[in-house]
Amino acid sequence: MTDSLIFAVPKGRILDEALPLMARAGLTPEAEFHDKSSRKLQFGTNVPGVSLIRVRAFDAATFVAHGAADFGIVGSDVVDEFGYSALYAPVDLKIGACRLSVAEPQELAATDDPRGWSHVRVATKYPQTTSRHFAARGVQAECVKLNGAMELAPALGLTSRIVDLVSSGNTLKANGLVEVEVISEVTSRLIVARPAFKRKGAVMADWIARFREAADATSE
Ligand SMILES: Nc1ncnc2c1ncn2[C@@H]1O[C@H](COP(=O)(O)OP(=O)(O)OP(=O)(O)O)[C@@H](O)[C@H]1O
Ligand SMILES: O=P(O)(O)OC[C@H]1O[C@H](OP(=O)(O)OP(=O)(O)O)[C@H](O)[C@@H]1O
Repeated sequence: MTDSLIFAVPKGRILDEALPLMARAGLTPEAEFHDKSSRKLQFGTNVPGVSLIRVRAFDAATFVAHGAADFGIVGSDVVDEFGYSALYAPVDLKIGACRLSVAEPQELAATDDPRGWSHVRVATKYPQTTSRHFAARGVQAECVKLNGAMELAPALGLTSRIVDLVSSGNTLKANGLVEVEVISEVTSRLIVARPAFKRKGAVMADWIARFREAADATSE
């Protein structure tokens, strides 16, 4: 008999890379998942008893951490920010590569030395990770929480610096900002709810193995 399982995927930019990886792991959503006009949020898959929910990246972690979904995909940025002990992130899927960095206006960076900071005020979607990072080197961080478009904050006088995800660097460049410090390298992870792992150990172990193989095959 197949256990009933719910898989949480983020609807943002990871999805394009996640879907082929999921397919290699043997999990394909029903056709309606791709229908942009559909208002459904939970979808069937090719595997009987396994359904998909499509939610925001941070919410995927929340659903899994509370056992409302059994497993899912999120960036390591999200795993680190939540720091949920209930989340188990056993597989680096090697997709969604980017980094979490501190950035500031080009003019400020010309004379600034991050090693001399004792206090910083930053706009970020990642206040926990940011505070932890700066506290570890004795810098007090005052975080202003934003949910997007952090790059606007310095030009509009909200904060002089930001902490945000960077990959090509195009967004920073287009807004006159430069990266001055990398906090962490980010890739997407398979996440599993520890309670689900305890209750549905055999079937979860099988999915973890399938995703590990799919990730290894992708990176070869
Ligand atoms: N520039 C990028 N390059 C590669 N991966 C990224 C990049 N930006 C974000 N990611 C990864 O994709 C994940 C989702 O990012 P995205 O901004 O698409 O979130 P989202 O689901 O739209 O979230 P929300 O709707 O809550 O803003 C991030 O947590 C990160 O792991
Ligand atoms: O270095 P780049 O390649 O320019 O990528 C960086 C951008 O990507 C992410 O935003 P996203 O486009 O996902 O939109 P968001 O601001 O809505 O999160 C991130 O927040 C940066 O703004």
